[in-house]
Amino acid sequence: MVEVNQIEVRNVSKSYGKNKSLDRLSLSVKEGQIYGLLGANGSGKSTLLKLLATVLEPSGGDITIAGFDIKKQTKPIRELIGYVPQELSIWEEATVLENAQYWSAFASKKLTKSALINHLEMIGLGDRAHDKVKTLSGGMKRKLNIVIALLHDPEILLMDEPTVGIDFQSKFEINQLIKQLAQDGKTILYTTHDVVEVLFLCDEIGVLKEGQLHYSGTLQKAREKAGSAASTLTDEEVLYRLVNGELF
Ligand SMILES: Nc1ncnc2c1ncn2[C@@H]1O[C@H](COP(=O)(O)OP(=O)(O)OP(=O)(O)O)[C@@H](O)[C@H]1O
Repeated sequence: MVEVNQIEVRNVSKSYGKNKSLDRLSLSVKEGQIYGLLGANGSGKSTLLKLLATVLEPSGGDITIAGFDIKKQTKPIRELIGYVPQELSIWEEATVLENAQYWSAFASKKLTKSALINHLEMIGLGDRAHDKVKTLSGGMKRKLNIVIALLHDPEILLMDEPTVGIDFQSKFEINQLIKQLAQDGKTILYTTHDVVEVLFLCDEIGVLKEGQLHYSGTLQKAREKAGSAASTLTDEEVLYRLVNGELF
């Protein structure tokens, strides 16, 4: 089977004024893959996701998503991607269902009320559909943020710390959902600081360091590259050292 790159980033830079957040970064994510983007605070993860989500424009370099050029073909790209931003993009004073209805209005394919309820049920929010968002827990709000990105059935999911600050049970449910979405053929690029989550979910990882790609590949390949330095380390330790730039 020919492996297709759904996300292709080539030599991409992004500056905010004089501050260079991404510096000639290249990486690719294959179709159906869960790719974990890791790195210290400020290393450029959210900036890269915003570029891919067409929220920001690169200062230089090229990006294609499913073969579409991010500079010239924004419309088809927006239909193909679902973006879960780090900041919650929901309206506290409206109900859960009203939020879903509001966001689904932007999709090219309209969803009925019962289809929206089905989506809410899939993520465990069915019984809260008529409650105001401000009455939900932090974890439930995160789930709503995720389900909103899924309403138009995107092929590619860009998730910026989707499980940050939520309880163990909700995190587990969201991770199961991410795994299921990948099994259904979706390509997922997401950021996290959670080592356990990375080991459970990711096919490949990319480590950013000061806006550059320090490593991209499987954990096994990182082990091989580190050689004897990694031979007695657990997977958690390999990952920890890799992200800290202490493995190689
Ligand atoms: N709107 C902005 N204006 C100016 N600088 C910015 C802006 N957004 C991000 N930056 C800077 O760009 C760099 C990368 O930030 P980014 O948010 O992409 O990092 P991150 O890896 O996602 O961090 P975190 O793990 O804390 O979410 C940082 O130095 C940050 O201060």
